[in-house]
Amino acid sequence: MTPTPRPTPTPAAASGPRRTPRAGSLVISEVRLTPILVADPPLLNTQGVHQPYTPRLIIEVVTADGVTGVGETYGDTKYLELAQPLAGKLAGHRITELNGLSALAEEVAVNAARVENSVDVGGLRGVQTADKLRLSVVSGFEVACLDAWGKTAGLPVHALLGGKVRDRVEYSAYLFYRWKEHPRAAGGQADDWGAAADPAGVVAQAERFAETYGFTSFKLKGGVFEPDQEIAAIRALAERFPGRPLRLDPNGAWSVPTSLHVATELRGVLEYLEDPTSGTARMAEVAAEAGVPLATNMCVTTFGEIREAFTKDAVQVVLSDHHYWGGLRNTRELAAVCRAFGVGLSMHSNTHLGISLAAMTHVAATVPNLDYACDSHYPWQTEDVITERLAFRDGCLDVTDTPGLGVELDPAKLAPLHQRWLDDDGTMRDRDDAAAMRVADPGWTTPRTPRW
Ligand SMILES: O=C([O-])C(=O)C[C@H](O)[C@@H](O)C(=O)[O-]
Ligand SMILES: [Mg+2]
Repeated sequence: MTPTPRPTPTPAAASGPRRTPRAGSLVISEVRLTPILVADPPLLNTQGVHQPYTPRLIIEVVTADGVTGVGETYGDTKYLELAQPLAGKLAGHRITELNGLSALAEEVAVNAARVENSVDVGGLRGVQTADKLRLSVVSGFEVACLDAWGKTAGLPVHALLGGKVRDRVEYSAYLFYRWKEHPRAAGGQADDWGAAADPAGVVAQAERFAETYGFTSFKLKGGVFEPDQEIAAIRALAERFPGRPLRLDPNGAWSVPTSLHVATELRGVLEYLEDPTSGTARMAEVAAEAGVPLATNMCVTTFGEIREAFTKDAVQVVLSDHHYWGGLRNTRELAAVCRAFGVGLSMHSNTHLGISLAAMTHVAATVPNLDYACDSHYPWQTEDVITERLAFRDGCLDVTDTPGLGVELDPAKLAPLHQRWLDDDGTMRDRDDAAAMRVADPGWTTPRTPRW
């Protein structure tokens, strides 16, 4: 992997013109950005395998009154390059001026080479654009401001979004084919999950998820093995967990005929088939014949992509993700558009920590038409930066009424993860699942699409 230019490595104080804060004010006096590397198991997807450590960015906004709000977003270099100048513009900004965050982000130039003709993580996050990069960065700042605002006002974040419509948010088990451990040359930390490379391994993983967390719906990350092997894994899950909602997501790895083959085989078994093929046109072709609802977090990831996808009836469910969509309030706007078009809403997840999980839960609690259990990678993330990990009960998280997000940053947990980022030679600072795969298989190249 080519080493990338390093951003300022230490937590950065906001700089730039300051307005004079007044007592009891909601004015931001300082912003701290802390890039970290978080342990990630060897989870497989169609691009390759997760790196032993994955980058995240922790954002703290501090008001003139000394109230600190926390947010979290992607931590790859291109996100840091945008977050740093944006942080510099925030001194004197009020934490309630959430709409103004996007305008400030637009003042920050995006390095075109980072986004032109590019897809993110080999396409797992859809097509990359400067706007999308900005939205992902803004999302972390928006959450931090909402947390600080909630703490100042004595209100939970869901109240600032209009109030919760449910007390618990349901999550699904996110099953992955995986290796027992990362190759020795890659480093990383072993866990006790063991390998999962066939239907029996997938079922065993699902059983542990069900027993430990109480999840009752299951999603398998596909696009790893021949489609028929993945069909067999879903059938094995259906047999072990009769009547439970099941999803399969190959991240766009299949052609239209292969997608239709899988849909036909799993009709009546799957709750939805997620991104079987890539691009709205191909999704529309599959949707017309599949007889299974199609979901996406790849071809509808921005407001600009909605019109074509919805008018072509290419997707029946959108997986929202407040990082992609620019924050919690934009997630609610997406929900309103989906409601208007009769399109279902679910929630996508990536390698996030407890701050983002709390944010997801607050917004999910406010959306009346969140029709499906949300995805979460959280059980795979054994490290966190908050004082107390969030705990799933019966597959759900309780919606807290504690002011702000209801989580507390633990500096003692943050510091070693930041030190790991500082010590890294650049190998892990940008997530690259194909590069991680090449450690085990030097001949591996990013698979062409469609792969099957
Ligand atoms: O639902 C999805 O498409 C994802 O969660 C994308 C992720 O990047 C997932 O594939 C992963 O982390 O391997
Ligand atoms: Mg997906």
